[in-house]
Amino acid sequence: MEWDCLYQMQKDLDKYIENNQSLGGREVFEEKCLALMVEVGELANETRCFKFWSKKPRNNHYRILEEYVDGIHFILSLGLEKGYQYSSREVKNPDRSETAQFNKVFQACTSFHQHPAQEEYEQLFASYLQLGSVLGFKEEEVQQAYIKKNEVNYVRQEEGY
Ligand SMILES: O=c1ccn([C@H]2C[C@H](O)[C@@H](COP(=O)(O)OP(=O)(O)OP(=O)(O)O)O2)c(=O)[nH]1
Repeated sequence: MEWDCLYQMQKDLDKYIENNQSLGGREVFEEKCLALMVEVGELANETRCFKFWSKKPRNNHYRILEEYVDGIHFILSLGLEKGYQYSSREVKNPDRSETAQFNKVFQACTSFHQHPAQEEYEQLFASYLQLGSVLGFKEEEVQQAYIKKNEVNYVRQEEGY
């Protein structure tokens, strides 16, 4: 997957949002860390993987993918905030349950929040890609879904969202 291209798209979107919301260079690292964790929670809710008390089925593949790429947006954006860029490498399916992998991602989010260094960033990104693999997403469809949501984010800003 071409992460370089996605970082550039994210940079443009972040700048557009910053201007549109008149942030004036305001520091939003804390907000983006929380936003990422909220997105991961929303994603877990769509899969319902942890709801051992319920028989209601999970949402469909595409709805879950849409939610997944919101997290990709915030992870790219956090990398741009701190000047880190994840470079492509092979992602191995971790052979963990969805629930176990969600917990790994949350752990990686809090580690990065507490110590926002390159190594923690790489681990955060890798754990999120592994989550994608556990959820059954192919790299190509993640990229396509990212591009689609990136466009939607511009439209939402234009609509005064
Ligand atoms: O600086 C930013 C801020 C936001 N986003 C993107 C990430 C994500 O794709 C979207 C926010 O998520 P969502 O669309 O779920 O927004 P929401 O406000 O949580 O939506 P809703 O009110 O529909 O739940 O905006 C960025 O890329 N950069």
